[in-house]
Amino acid sequence: MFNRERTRRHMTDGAFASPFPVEDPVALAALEVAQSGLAAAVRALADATVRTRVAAPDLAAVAEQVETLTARLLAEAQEGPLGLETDSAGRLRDHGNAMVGMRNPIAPPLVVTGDESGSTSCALTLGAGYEGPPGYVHGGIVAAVLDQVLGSVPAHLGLPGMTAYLNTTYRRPTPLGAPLHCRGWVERVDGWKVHARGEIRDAQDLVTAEAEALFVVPRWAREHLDRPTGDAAGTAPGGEAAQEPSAS
Ligand SMILES: CCCCCCCCCCCCCCCC(=O)SCCNC(=O)CCNC(=O)[C@H](O)C(C)(C)COP(=O)(O)OP(=O)(O)OC[C@H]1O[C@@H](n2cnc3c(N)ncnc32)[C@H](O)[C@@H]1OP(=O)(O)O
Repeated sequence: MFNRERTRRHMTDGAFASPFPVEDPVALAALEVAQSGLAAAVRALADATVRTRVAAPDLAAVAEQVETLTARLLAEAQEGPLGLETDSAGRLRDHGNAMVGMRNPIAPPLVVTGDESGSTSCALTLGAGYEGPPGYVHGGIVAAVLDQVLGSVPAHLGLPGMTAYLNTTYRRPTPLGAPLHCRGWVERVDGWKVHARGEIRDAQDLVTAEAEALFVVPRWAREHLDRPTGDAAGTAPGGEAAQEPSAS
């Protein structure tokens, strides 16, 4: 089902080639533009909802309008979560993902890029809707960002795994409304297990949070993937020694 050679063509986003053909890629691409446009608009609505200072009658009027729009969308909707879908470029996508899902207004959305060495990276700014301590990002959101960016490390190695653990250390508060940069890198590959590390830095290049994590390809998914070629001695599948990227 998943083929690492085919996947390499799209390695910057870590997505796997889909085994399912797309009937009409042009129509699907147009639908995707509309879907991501709606998610962006609702994301902006959520941000405005947190920050608005308009009077109560206006709030009530807007709530009524939003309820009408919700009913319009639910006129044709699927029951459960989206799971994996094939996109117009023929790649498997998790459009409902809470961190990267292009159809999900809850997602920031993160745009994570990476390469076959297992290094991943993402620039982001989190707004008022992600607040924890006053003026700073909620610790659970910080962990979710690290989970996603570090979780993309095994995906870029062709070994998409689930988080077995994510140990997060909060060095200093992560500011809201300011540019942040999150990076992940492979520390060690041990068969179907990928050990990864990563960090978030603020605009002053100070580390606000760091994490080490283990991602495991679930047993039920292994038959669909190439056998891992890494070993337990700190070697990535590509054969290169795993290293922390230099700070920049
Ligand atoms: C697919 C296409 C995608 C396309 C799109 C691409 C983009 C892709 C980006 C993805 C980015 C996602 C980033 C968010 C990722 C989540 O949020 S995942 C959600 C949170 N995590 C979970 O829900 C996981 C829940 N846990 C489980 O499902 C299972 O425990 C696991 C982790 C899959 C392992 O279960 P299992 O497959 O039955 O394997 P099991 O035999 O228990 O363990 C295998 C090995 O791992 C070790 N292990 C397991 N757990 C632990 C642990 N906690 N500590 C230490 N060792 C452990 C075992 O000791 C064993 O070691 P060995 O004996 O082989 O040496």
